[in-house]
Amino acid sequence: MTEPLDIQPLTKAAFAPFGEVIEADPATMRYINNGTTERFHALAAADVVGEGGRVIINLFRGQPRDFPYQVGMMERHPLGSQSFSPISGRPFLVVVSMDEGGKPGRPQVFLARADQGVNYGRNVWHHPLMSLGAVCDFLVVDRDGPGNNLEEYVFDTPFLISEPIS
Ligand SMILES: NC(=O)N[C@@H](O)C(=O)O
Ligand code: NI
Repeated sequence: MTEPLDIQPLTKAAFAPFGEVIEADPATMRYINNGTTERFHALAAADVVGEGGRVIINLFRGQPRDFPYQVGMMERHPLGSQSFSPISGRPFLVVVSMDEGGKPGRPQVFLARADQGVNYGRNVWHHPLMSLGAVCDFLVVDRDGPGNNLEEYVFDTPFLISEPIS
């Protein structure tokens, strides 16, 4: 029996245990370029460890997920953080779990607006990219380099996400 998961709006406070929300937070804004540009400063930081690791910037083109969707697995990157910033003008789903003795706990599902991104902290359990409604592009900042930077966990019983938006 798959357990249904609720979906909550993505907010900085709710997401804090998992990482940062990348959004135009007025508290971070400073004017630059002679007042012609608003800089929303240091919303998140890339965290890369391990010999030879480096921060890279990628483009992910995600196929839309079909719903209802079964969350059967989670993953994490022990050597680096990973951020996703949508650039196709659509919302997306963010699915994360607290670590419980080396395994992901019950997933929490957030609906990210089209103007919100996330930075998963290093070694934070998350589900791979979940685009909604159309093929969507994301700017992704994460780690390249030697070492195993992917740990996956398959749930004994999957969790269910019903239709996220009308
Ligand atoms: N595999 C890969 O680069 N992507 C995943 O890490 C993901 O979180 O989507
Ligand atoms: Ni990942």
